[in-house]
Amino acid sequence: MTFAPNMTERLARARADLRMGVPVVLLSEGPSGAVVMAAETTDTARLTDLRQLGGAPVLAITSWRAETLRARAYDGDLARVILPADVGLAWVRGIADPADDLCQPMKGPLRTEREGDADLHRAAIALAKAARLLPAALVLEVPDAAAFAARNDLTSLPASAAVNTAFSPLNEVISARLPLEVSEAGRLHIFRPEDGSEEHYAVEIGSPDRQEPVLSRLHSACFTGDLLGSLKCDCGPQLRGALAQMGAEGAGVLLYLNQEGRGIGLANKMRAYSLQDQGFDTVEANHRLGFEDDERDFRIGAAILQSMGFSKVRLMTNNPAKVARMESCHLTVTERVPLKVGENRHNHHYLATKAAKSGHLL
Ligand SMILES: Nc1nc2c(ncn2[C@@H]2O[C@H](COP(=O)(O)OP(=O)(O)OP(=O)(O)O)[C@@H](O)[C@H]2O)c(=O)[nH]1
Ligand SMILES: [Zn+2]
Repeated sequence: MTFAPNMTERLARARADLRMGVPVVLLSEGPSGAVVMAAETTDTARLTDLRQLGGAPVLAITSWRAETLRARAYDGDLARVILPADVGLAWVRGIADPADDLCQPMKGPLRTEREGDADLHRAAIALAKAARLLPAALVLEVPDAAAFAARNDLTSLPASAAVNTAFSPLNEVISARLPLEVSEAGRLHIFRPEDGSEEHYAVEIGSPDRQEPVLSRLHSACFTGDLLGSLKCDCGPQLRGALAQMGAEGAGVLLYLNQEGRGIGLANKMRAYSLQDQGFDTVEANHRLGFEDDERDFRIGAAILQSMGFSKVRLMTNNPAKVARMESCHLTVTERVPLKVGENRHNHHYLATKAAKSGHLL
């Protein structure tokens, strides 16, 4: 039946469901599977419903979060925290969200599962991350999972589809002339991924020769820095500095990638900022939330440049990892063009941390 959603479309539905607090069902090989609810968005009524199904619900968290909570992560990259019988939603949120870690340090001792495999739990965390929620999910295994999903009108999909997400192709929707302060010869291109995730933009300045290395910048969205003039980072000055240089040279491409907060989303970035106010640095804050320090997918940038006809770039960045990622995507980086602007007393420590921990060049 061609009207039925394919796997990619089901995945997009599952992300939307989790964001609204609607459970989804992940299927393993065979009849079993699990009901999954994002810790951040579930409510008391659904938690009660989950408990009434019987069995032993667990709260899946990443090993980063487990480390902070002193919980044993027997599954390597994640831990399955056993839900005590007498706890409610506040407990679940407290495990998922580090906001109150310092004022309420006694969250444990937490017991974690070591028997059985964690494939469903890994998929649940991947889905929560893809939904830009805290990476923590309630997981309850149920025997006839597909039937359970059908009975309750829940989105279901194989767990493997949530983990091994193939790179989604992007298509250009439209481009239009956009005169800019830095160059009247501006053009904005809109790219839409086929998997229903955020659109990304390319600002083309002038008419760059497709046979020559193009001056380019892969800029990750930073609402606070780009729009509000936040002094906590260097994003705004980098954005404007890159465009200014492209305008001065008469050609270039700036990709504006909607990977806010290094791919964790704006709400989680603000959680990270709140932790930074408690004394943690930018990398530690991501880890305490349960994220890697950088969750971006740079294949998106490479794919957009390639679809625009570019194969060689002069990349404006201080981040050597970006250069390596572009080259692994078969884009030749002929030159790394430093972009050192916007240092101030508020972001000095942030920039120093990126240099020390993420390999950024000062
Ligand atoms: N999670 C998190 N994201 C941040 C923080 N500060 C800025 N960001 C995000 O980081 C991204 C910019 O990344 P940067 O590391 O500054 O730059 P980069 O792109 O890796 O390297 P450059 O090309 O040299 O700028 C944007 O998506 C910002 O929203 C923070 O403290 N925590
Ligand atoms: Zn920023």
